[in-house]
Amino acid sequence: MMKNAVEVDRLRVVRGGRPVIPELTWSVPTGQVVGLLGPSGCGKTTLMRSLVGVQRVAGGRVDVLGRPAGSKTLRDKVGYVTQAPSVYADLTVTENLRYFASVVGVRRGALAEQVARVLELVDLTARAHAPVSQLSGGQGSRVSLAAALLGDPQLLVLDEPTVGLDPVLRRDLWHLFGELARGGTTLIVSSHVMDEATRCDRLLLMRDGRALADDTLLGLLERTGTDDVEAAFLTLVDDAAHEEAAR
Ligand SMILES: Nc1ncnc2c1ncn2[C@@H]1O[C@H](COP(=O)(O)OP(=O)(O)OP(=O)(O)O)[C@@H](O)[C@H]1O
Repeated sequence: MMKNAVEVDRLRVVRGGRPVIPELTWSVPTGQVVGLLGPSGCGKTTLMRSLVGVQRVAGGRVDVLGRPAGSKTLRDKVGYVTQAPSVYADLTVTENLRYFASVVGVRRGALAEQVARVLELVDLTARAHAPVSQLSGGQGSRVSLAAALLGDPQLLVLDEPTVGLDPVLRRDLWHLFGELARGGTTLIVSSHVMDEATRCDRLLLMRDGRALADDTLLGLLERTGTDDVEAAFLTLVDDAAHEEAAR
């Protein structure tokens, strides 16, 4: 098994004429749930877009599963769920999933079984035949997640997948992410809810396109002498400001 599912080396991204990721080096171990945390606008989505190969980059290298990000051979190995719904509102849940299954190359004979499997995973079996337009926001985003799970991807990149979900569903989804990781899938999950950090094996704390920390939760708390991620984040922001002032 590959040691790192993702290797980012001196990535630079410029958006709207501004360096939103000035220079980021980061790696993600295979089979872990890695949380991408940081305030709104810090560059989480931009980094995720770079991993799946849809972001124009100004410099550096991004390798995913041993291939340059965006390579054709990665298409059915990487699942990406954006913040905006990525399924068709006028089709039913099952119609959407059958369509996306064919896009990622699921065999015709395996379609029904694959669709049933992912519906079960995201707890939407009861709504299998409802048009997506009749679902709640949270249910709609779970259809997008189900679509990303088709074909057994090795890497899942999930942009704020738990936004707008009730606590029970949030807990169940984090449980699912843990299960998938134990099965060897690597998950990169962004959130601006700091308490979701406790669910992750590792964390990348970002601010202004830079890594404030890349560590386990325990390592982070020990290093900052704090007992929750929010306090750790604030300590790191203050430390960075002091360093900047001392320069
Ligand atoms: N299409 C765009 N054109 C120009 N600048 C952009 C564009 N999209 C995002 N940006 C800028 O890039 C920076 C990073 O945005 P990004 O969406 O990656 O942040 P984020 O951490 O994912 O935020 P959020 O948590 O709100 O989704 C922000 O300063 C944003 O203003």
